[in-house]
Amino acid sequence: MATIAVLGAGKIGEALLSGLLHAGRKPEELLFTERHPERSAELTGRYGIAGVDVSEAAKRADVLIVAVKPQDIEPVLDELAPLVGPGSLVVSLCAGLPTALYERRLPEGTPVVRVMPNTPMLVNEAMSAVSPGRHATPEHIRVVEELLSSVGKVLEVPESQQDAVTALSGSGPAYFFFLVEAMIDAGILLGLPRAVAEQLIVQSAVGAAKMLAESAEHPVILREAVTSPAGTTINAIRELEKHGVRAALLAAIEAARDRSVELGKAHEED
Ligand SMILES: NC(=O)C1=CN([C@@H]2O[C@H](COP(=O)(O)OP(=O)(O)OC[C@H]3O[C@@H](n4cnc5c(N)ncnc54)[C@H](O)[C@@H]3O)[C@@H](O)[C@H]2O)C=CC1
Ligand SMILES: O=C(O)[C@@H]1CCC=N1
Repeated sequence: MATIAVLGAGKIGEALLSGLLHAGRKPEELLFTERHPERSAELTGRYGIAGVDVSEAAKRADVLIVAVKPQDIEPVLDELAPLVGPGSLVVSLCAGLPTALYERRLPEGTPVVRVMPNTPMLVNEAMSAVSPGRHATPEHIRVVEELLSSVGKVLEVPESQQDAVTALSGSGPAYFFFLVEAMIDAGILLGLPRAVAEQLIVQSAVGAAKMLAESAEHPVILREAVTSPAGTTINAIRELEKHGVRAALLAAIEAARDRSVELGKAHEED
């Protein structure tokens, strides 16, 4: 089985490593690089995966997955440039960074695949979107899709859609956590104990997510089924509409898309 190295084992890097272990990969098939030694020791202790330097990662791994913050990409590209080439496979998980940036900075012909995953990788429920760069072949995409499908669902999209994907599914879990947090607060407002409010809302979220994923029904139909004439739900919906929650979500997701575009532009002059 292919050896995978994650370059930058922070939140998403760890989610990927942990998801791959859950999916049955062995610690020996995985590597990571990490600039903070304490973080490196913590991960090796927790998962039994070796922390290495970039040159060892490039030597031993078939797939190099870049998972540093977009703002930290420059030194990683400098380190990778002498170590990779047309026989390598570089995968970027970085929000906003186009494959063209990697292609400009790495040796001619280096295959690059851009991916936007999300943290539910930790529980094998990731949504990942993949886009090939100029030198990535269908076989490279197959390898990346196989890797990611072991930790969730995978979709191929044109790279021009990746900023929108980042705003939707990359950041998406945060929006749901935010809503759940607010709904738990509402339970507190109504006088429920916090633990009770948490259980009620988290299980409602799990149930609603399962219905969305498993029933063929549109979300509007599912919502209508909860909304009885002159009942309780319609009173709540009226307040949500009055407070512009739908418009707020449209504006929020558009702002996230714009930030993804901006993160990519920061490296245009390289
Ligand atoms: N957190 C999330 O939900 C998602 C994050 N992403 C992308 O994943 C990337 C990482 O995000 P997070 O994990 O949230 O950030 P993070 O800050 O938690 O992780 C980045 C890790 O990279 C390490 N690092 C930085 N420079 C390094 C270098 N030169 N060599 C080795 N290690 C280095 C840092 O010490 C840190 O542990 C970002 O580009 C982000 O856009 C993509 C999808 C979802
Ligand atoms: O907030 C961020 O920039 C990253 C990318 C998508 C989710 N988290």
